[in-house]
Amino acid sequence: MEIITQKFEKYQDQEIKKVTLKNDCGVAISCLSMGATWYEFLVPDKDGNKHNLIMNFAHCADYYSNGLCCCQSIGRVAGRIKKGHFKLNQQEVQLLPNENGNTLHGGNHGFRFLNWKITTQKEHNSVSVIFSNKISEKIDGFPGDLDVEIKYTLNNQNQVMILYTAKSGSKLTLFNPTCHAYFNLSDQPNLASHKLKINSTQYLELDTELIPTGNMLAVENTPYDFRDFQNLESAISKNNGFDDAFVIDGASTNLRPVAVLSEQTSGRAITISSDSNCLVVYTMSQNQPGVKFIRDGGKFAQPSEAVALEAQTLPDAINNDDFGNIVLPANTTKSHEIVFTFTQK
Ligand SMILES: OC[C@H]1O[C@H](O[C@H]2[C@H](O)[C@@H](O)[C@H](O)O[C@@H]2CO)[C@H](O)[C@@H](O)[C@@H]1O
Repeated sequence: MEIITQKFEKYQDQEIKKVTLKNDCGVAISCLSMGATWYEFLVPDKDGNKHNLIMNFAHCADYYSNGLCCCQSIGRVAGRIKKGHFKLNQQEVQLLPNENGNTLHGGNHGFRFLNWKITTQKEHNSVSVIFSNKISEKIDGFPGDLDVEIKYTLNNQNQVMILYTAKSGSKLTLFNPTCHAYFNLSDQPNLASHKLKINSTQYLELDTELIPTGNMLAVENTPYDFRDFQNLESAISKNNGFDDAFVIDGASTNLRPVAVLSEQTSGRAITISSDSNCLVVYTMSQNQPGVKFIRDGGKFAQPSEAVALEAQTLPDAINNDDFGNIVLPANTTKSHEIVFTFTQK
C-alpha cells in the first residue's frame, strides 16, 4: 500500500495538493485538497492498463466554470433548501440563495469551495487521506461553527470509504454531506452498457424548481423502478433524464447497500453503501456547455455521459418533518459514511 502526496497546481494563490492512495490489488484513488475532491478511481483492465471510473478535469478552474460539482465534497447540506430558509431552535434562518432563490449544495461558500488541510494515515490493510477544516458561520453563512473531517480510505477489498465527521461548537447547526461523484464504468461517452439497481420503492415528487413537494411517490410502473437492474440509457430516454431523490428502503442509520451500478462490457460494478435514507441520481442529461472531461481527450462532454450517485439524507429535510434529521446539536460530533465497493466479473 502506498501514499503519494504531490503538488497539483496553484489556484487562486493557493497551493493545491493531490494525494494518491494505492492498494495491493492494483487499484488507486486520488483526491485534491481543493473541494476535498475525489479526482481518480483507477482500476486495472485485463492488460494492466488503468481505467478511471469517475469524471475529472485537468485544472481546478474547470471545476468552478460549471455547476456540476464534479466529484466534489458537498456540505454543510447537500441538495436544495427551499428559498434558503428554515427554522432552527425557534429562530428563522435565511441563507444566501445560489440557484433560483434556493440554496443548493451548501451555497457558494460550501465545502467544495474550500482548500482543505491534509493528513495521511497508513494501516495494515488500508491507506487514508484526511481533509480537515474549521468552518465558521462567517464563511458559509450557516448558523454555528463546525470542525469538519472528510476521510477517504482505500483498502485491499477494493473499497473506497468516505467518512464525514462534523463537530459543532456552541450553536446547533445542520449537517448533511455527500460525495458528488460522477461514474462511467465503460470506455464510451455514454451510459448505454450500464445497469442500475436501487433499493428504493419510493421517490420524491419535485416542483418545477426541483424542490420536494413533501410527497413520496411509488416507483412501481414508472421509469423510476430500479428495484431490479434496469438499463440506464433506456430509463434515461423514457424519463428525459433523472435528477431525482430516491427514498432508500428500510429506515436505518446503519451502513447498508443502497445501489449497484454495473457495466456489461467490462464486467465492472460499483456497490454503494450508505447510512442515510436517500440516493440522488443525476444523469447530467442537459447540454453542459464548455465542459471537457479529461477522459474525452479534448472533446465536449455528451449529455448523459455519466451518472452522479449521491448518498445523503433526503433533500430539504430541514423543512419536511418526515425526511430525516440533519440537525447537529451544539457541542456534538456526528459522522456519515459512504462506501463504494469495486468488483469485476
Ligand atoms: O450546472 C450543472 C447542473 O446543475 C444543476 O444540477 C444539479 C442537480 O439539480 C442536483 O440534484 C444534483 O445533486 O447536482 C447537480 C449538479 O449541481 C442543475 O439542476 C442542472 O440543470 C445543471 O445542468
